[in-house]
Amino acid sequence: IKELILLTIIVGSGLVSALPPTKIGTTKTNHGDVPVLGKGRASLQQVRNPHYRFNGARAIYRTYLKYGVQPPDYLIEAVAKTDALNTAAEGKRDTGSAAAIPVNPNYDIAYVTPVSIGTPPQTLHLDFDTGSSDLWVFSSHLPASQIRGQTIYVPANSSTAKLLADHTWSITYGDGSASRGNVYVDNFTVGGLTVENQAVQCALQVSTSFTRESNIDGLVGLGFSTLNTVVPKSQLTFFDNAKPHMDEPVFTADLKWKSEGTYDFGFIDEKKYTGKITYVPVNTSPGYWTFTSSGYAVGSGNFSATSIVGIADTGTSLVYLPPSILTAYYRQVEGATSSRTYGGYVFPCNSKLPSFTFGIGEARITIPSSYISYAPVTAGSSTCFGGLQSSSSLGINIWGDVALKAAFVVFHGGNPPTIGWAKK
Ligand SMILES: CNCc1ccc(Oc2cccnc2)o1
Repeated sequence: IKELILLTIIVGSGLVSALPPTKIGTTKTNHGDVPVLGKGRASLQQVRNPHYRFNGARAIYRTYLKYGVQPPDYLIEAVAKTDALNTAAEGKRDTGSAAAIPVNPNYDIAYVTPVSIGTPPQTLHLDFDTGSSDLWVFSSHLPASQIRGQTIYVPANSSTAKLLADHTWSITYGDGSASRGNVYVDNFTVGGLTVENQAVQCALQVSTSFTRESNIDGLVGLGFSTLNTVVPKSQLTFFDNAKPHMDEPVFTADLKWKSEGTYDFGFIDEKKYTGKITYVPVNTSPGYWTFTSSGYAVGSGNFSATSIVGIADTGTSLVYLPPSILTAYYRQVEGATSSRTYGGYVFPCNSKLPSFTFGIGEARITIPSSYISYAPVTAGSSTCFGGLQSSSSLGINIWGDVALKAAFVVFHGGNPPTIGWAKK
């Protein structure tokens, strides 16, 4: 039996492949063409099985079974232990990739991503927001008057939905919009990556600006879970729940100007950026992806080295920076003024705009001028609203979509978290 065991181990390991035979002809089989070496003879080419995981104990175990010998207990345990070790060594495997679609074809007001919730899956389009940490959806608990075209999540139609009894939530965003409701847990899938028992916060009430956004069915908070508003027990974000199953504890944002980009989870796609990714530290205390930019330049002007503490916020459309930087920028724009009527810097839509560059350590990210001529103040107006605005009334600097779509951004949830920026 010893020799047989040895032979079984060697061949079973898939380490050996038959030498390629001299081919005379081929005959068709359901495994493709098989070379024929004359009447009644055939030669089969072995190929490596990429999924084969060598397990010596299992090879020996199979030999015992092959000869009808009861394998001893120690061998059965050895097989199980080796399999477990192989799985651990292989690392985690979960990754996901999903589209980030502008909600409006003309202006990048926000981006939505298709997700599946529950059993059978209900598909909603949600705004992935690194500036907040609640995952909430338009739901069957909303009054019809507050729904205008949104797709709602109906927990009653999901066999895997479970009410989180006596839990509620209520949130207000920087732009004054708000929502509140109750909480279920259910299966939640983004781009093929599933989290079971994800907290899905169901809206019982939304503010008018959400009702008016008919293409946004809710938000997926990707900030730090410390910001989650569920009481009495706060809930984890999708990212925090998914991280332990991921190859790498990361997600990346590749947002695009007036076109569809992607959010990737668990891996960094080298094809999505050029040059290198520059990582800088993140201060997680505020609960946002807070980092320090190393300065800025207006158009082709000199780079001004100055620390700008701000947050990377995929859920905010524009960039909000200190007034001094805004003055330096808009002084270069013919006819630009800070308008009380429109609540920010406006300029004639045909004005020539400089680009805007910001520093990430020694690296530089340039926002093209086309991203900064954001939108007419009202439909058809010849006065345009700027993509760069003042942060003085917010008390926080925000690198929103106008900046993010100029880069490939890595939100690295390691210990400690960091944020990476690359050109693309
Ligand atoms: C535009 N108001 C409604 C609305 C759509 C998406 C969001 O969410 C936001 C708003 C501001 C900052 N972060 C997330 O609000």
